[in-house]
Amino acid sequence: MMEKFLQQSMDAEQKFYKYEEQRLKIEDKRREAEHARELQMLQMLGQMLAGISSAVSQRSHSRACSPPQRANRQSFGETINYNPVDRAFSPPIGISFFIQRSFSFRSTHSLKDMENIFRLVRNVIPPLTAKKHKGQDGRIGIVGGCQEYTGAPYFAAISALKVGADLSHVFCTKDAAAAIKSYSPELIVHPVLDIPNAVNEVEKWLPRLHTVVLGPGLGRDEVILEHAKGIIERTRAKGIPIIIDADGLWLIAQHPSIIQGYQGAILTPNLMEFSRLYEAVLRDPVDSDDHHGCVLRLSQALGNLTIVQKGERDLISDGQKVFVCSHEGSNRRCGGQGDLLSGSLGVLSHWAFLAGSEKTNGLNPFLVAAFGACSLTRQCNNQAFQKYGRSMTTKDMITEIGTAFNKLFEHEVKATN
Ligand SMILES: NC(=O)C1=CN([C@@H]2O[C@H](COP(=O)(O)OP(=O)(O)OC[C@H]3O[C@@H](n4cnc5c(N)ncnc54)[C@H](OP(=O)(O)O)[C@@H]3O)[C@@H](O)[C@H]2O)[C@@H](O)CC1
Ligand SMILES: Nc1ncnc2c1ncn2[C@@H]1O[C@H](COP(=O)(O)OP(=O)(O)OP(=O)(O)O)[C@@H](O)[C@H]1O
Repeated sequence: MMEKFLQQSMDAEQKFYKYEEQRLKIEDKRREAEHARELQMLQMLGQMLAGISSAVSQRSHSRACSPPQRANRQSFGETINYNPVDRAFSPPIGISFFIQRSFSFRSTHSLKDMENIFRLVRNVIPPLTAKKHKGQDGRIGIVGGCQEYTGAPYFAAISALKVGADLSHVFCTKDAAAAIKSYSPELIVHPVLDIPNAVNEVEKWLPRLHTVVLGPGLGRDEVILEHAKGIIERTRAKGIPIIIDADGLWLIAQHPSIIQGYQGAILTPNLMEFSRLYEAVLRDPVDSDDHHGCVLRLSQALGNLTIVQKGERDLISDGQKVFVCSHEGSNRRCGGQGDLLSGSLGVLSHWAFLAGSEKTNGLNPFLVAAFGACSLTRQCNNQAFQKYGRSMTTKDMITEIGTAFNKLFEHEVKATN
């Protein structure tokens, strides 16, 4: 009897230790995963910290920046006071950014700043709810696509959908339409850009669009560019945000007045497009030792519209501040990455515009949207490059949009009913 009892208690003890060992193993694994997550987070923050800085206009007076006027929308700009002595400036509400080329990883203050801008991007992302109907999270129009270039408008339009827009329209020439449709049944394609009443045809759709992205694959045909000019004018007249990229920037370099003073515009030049624009507007060559200053000056000269100068580091300015995005991408530079950026920016700028300055702590919402789109593009580039290396193409980056978006922005956005 006693022996049986002793045996039972030994068995129970062994079971207990076995169970405890398993529990500790699980706990260890959980801690390891948590630790790895923290490390990954810190690494990401470190990369981002190295990349973001802000600068403000060195003009003695500061200007208020106002968005395109739409019903129920309030002006998003606040006057930023720059103090040239301590090189810090007073932020509008609660955020403090410092003017430096990179942040020290050890500075907790900078860490907070970095977290803040990502938080602001998250703030403008609309929640997914059962109460919304198709179209409410974004109807984006891409103006571009001609015989030579069918990939660029496709990349922009599909990127807009994958970031979260509900509908993506492409306005292209007749001979580009079939190809673009064949790439994706998700796109709505209008073969109107080369018909005589192209501007009126596109204008019919403008009231249904939240943002227009003009330029990817537009080409440089005189007639098409003339139509594009008319479309920009009508979009501007309706106060609809417009992102101008690629050949659209070629057009702006010929006629800067079309866009001058329209703060609903975001221009996304690569280095070549930037110098073309800069020379056309400021009648001076770009100062290659002062990229920050050049981006500020171009934005100011065009009336404080938002400029995203793409490159090894993306410089984003509204003529008052310069944000630097050097989130880690890769060294692979295949064509079409800028199209992914402009399509994503189409959606993010709509969300930011809708959210207004209350959600961006008084910061120009377009700066927040541009920072979000640049980080996202670079994150897609990074993820796709890790998988495919040198064979990576823009299509591979587009496949990464969902996971890249989740990684950067989504963890605080919960689906609600
Ligand atoms: N699959 C498709 O359909 C795609 C179509 N696309 C569409 O093509 C159209 C024309 O766009 P684009 O950029 O090629 O035209 P453009 O301004 O004449 O540049 C030409 C010259 O500029 C230079 N250069 C370029 N980038 C530079 C940089 N970052 N930094 C410095 N220099 C740079 C370079 O000079 P090089 O290397 O020869 O010295 C190059 O020869 C446009 O509609 C676009 O949307 C693309 O979206 C791609 C995918
Ligand atoms: N040297 C670089 N290092 C890292 N990222 C870069 C570099 N150059 C550009 N990028 C990134 O690639 C994206 C597209 O920029 P790019 O200069 O290739 O535009 P683009 O020439 O207009 O593209 P497209 O081929 O679509 O016309 C941007 O998000 C930018 O951040």
